[in-house]
Amino acid sequence: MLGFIINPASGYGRGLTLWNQIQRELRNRGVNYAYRITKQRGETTRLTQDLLSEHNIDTLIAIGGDGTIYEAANGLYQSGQLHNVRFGHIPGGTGNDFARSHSLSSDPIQILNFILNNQDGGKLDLLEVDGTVALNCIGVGFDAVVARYTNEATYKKALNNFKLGKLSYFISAIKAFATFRPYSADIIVDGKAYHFSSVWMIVNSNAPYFGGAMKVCPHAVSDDGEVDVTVFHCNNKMKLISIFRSIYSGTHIHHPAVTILRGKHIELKPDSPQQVQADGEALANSNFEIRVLKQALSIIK
Ligand SMILES: Nc1ncnc2c1ncn2[C@@H]1O[C@H](COP(=O)(O)OP(=O)(O)OP(=O)(O)O)[C@@H](O)[C@H]1O
Repeated sequence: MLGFIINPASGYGRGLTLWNQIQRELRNRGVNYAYRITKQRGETTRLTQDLLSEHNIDTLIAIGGDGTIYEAANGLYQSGQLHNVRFGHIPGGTGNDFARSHSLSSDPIQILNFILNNQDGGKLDLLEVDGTVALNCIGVGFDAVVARYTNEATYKKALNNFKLGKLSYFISAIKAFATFRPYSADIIVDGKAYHFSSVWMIVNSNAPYFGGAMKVCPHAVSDDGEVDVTVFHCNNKMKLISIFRSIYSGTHIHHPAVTILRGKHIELKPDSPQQVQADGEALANSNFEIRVLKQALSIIK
């Protein structure tokens, strides 16, 4: 049976609009389905677990943004059903970086058709950290501050009304830029230790995009069993501005203040507590290990 988990508030109401459209289509076609609609922040993981335990779900579809798929994938992971449930996504968020990285259709009915036709989208790695999993990325430092500002921002709502929601990440970045203090960190990649000072952010990527269309890690591959670690280390703010400007095109990776490491097992040890984001949602602990769960998630696209 199909199971839907819907964040009606994603994209400031786009999630609900999409669900109404999908539900009409399911009824017209006589498709059997179960669903849960979230009522507040932070309950998607639990509702996904409820949905999976109460129904015989073989395909789980998350309607919402990157935060919704992160929480839904964690519900699936924590229910222990990763191996027998396929995962679909109808993008209805603001940034929709997962959809961009995986070239998902922007037409919800086309995605529904893929789902009903059992289209195989292959398997994706997941990044396991502290008992949770991320699909896109785990970032430490500046990007996590930007994510927090954006999640809490009133300007995100205003910009969404004009279909300019992605700009909210840019505004948050300017705000964070004024106050953020760089840190030092040890990074251990598959047992090999590296030390960086003047670190702005460490982005552990499973896919190219984050932060609303920033191509932070252009060469990240989602099914290779490895995570790409992009370290931004720079003690000159003016230089950093020019690096950040080139993130949208992905050309920042050629700058000497950007180092990319790659491996299966990453340990991060910042010298001071830092904010951390997983797929744009806040994580509590900034001193952690990431393990790649190779090709753990079957997706439809
Ligand atoms: N009913 C709800 N009301 C308010 N917030 C909710 C509700 N359901 C889920 N949330 C929270 O909304 C947050 C953001 O959701 P999501 O990321 O899907 O949308 P978005 O922020 O518009 O898109 P994106 O992350 O792609 O920019 C998540 O932290 C989630 O917990």
